[in-house]
Amino acid sequence: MEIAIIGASGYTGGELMRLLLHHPSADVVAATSRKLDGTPVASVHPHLRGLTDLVFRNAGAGDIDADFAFLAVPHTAAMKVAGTLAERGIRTVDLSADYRLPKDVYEKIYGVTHEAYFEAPYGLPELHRDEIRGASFVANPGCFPTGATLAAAPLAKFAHTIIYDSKTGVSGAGTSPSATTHYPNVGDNFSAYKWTSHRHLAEMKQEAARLGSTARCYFTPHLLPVNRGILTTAHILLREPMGQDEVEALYKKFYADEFFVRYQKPTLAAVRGTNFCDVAVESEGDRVVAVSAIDNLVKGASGQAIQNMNLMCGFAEDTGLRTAGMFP
Ligand SMILES: NC(=O)C1=CN([C@@H]2O[C@H](COP(=O)(O)OP(=O)(O)OC[C@H]3O[C@@H](n4cnc5c(N)ncnc54)[C@H](OP(=O)(O)O)[C@@H]3O)[C@@H](O)[C@H]2O)C=CC1
Ligand SMILES: CC(=O)N[C@@H](CCC(=O)OP(=O)(O)O)C(=O)O
Repeated sequence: MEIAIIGASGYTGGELMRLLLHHPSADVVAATSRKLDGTPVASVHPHLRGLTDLVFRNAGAGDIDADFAFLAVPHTAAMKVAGTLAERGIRTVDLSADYRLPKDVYEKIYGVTHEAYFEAPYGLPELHRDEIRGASFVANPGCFPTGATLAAAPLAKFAHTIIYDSKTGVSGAGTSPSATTHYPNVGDNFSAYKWTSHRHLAEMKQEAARLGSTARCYFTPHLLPVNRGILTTAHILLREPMGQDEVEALYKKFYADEFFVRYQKPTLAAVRGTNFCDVAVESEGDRVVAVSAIDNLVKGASGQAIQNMNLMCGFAEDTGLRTAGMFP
């Protein structure tokens, strides 16, 4: 299957290229960038040197010949090309936020008018596999909502309140430098940001509601001095207390058939570079602490996008994604 990566010079674009090298049915034939037309991909992604001869092209959606596309561009850029790809019959996973929420919610949270709205399955396979399978366009979830939702999902419908406290690596901010991501401000430092107003809270609320939960949801992200990974501590306040054995059994049963969710003490190192989400829980009765770890660029973005592609195209869901982490 011929693949185009639109926005291939960014972190998630590079990660798509790295992971797709291991996919037996995928051949990346186009890598776009507006600024790097004619530049070898390996000059921006040096870890791919010797593994790809592709050259970036400044190509629009109308110029791309491929069976499948990944949109690895910022929100609002994706909506400008999604319709053209669909008209041309190119199945697509959108890594941006443009199709994750209902139109009115999206416009309120992102403060923009959606120019080309249509409904798309929310690409969290562990919860929405049936809608994703065979779909022609899928909205890949945000990185924080992936780790947070998988941490709370088994207990969400028993909760009256869920507080998500997440710590992320800096690559979540993309390749464009800013004062926040400048090394002296991040290295040997730790801080909270968007304490009560991060836009990913809307996705977390949406997914909790789809799980039958009426819980109030809160979210505060923090910036870690690491490149990759998100560790989420979900404080799940229950309507009725549940003991450790019951809660642990519930999680193990909920994820029993999920290859990419492992029940073990979560650490960033064990999931780095992988599509795994590690999760574990501890109960103190009316509060359960559920912790999850993902790699924001893999299960939080490009790996999950390939997991979705596999479902959309009828490949085994783990094709090209059976990568181990690096520990220590
Ligand atoms: N980083 C992460 O952990 C995660 C990112 N995402 C989402 O995935 C998408 C890509 O993220 P990431 O790779 O980190 O971003 P980067 O900023 O690293 O890369 C963005 C890419 O899009 C291109 N681009 C930028 N602006 C435009 C535009 N207006 N029109 C077309 N192309 C554009 C850039 O190349 P050029 O400017 O040369 O065209 C570049 O290739 C974003 O929507 C992001 O929110 C989702 C989950 C996690
Ligand atoms: C460290 C950092 O800045 N992380 C980003 C992650 C968001 C992201 O990538 O998400 P979308 O796909 O929804 O834009 C942030 O907090 O905004």
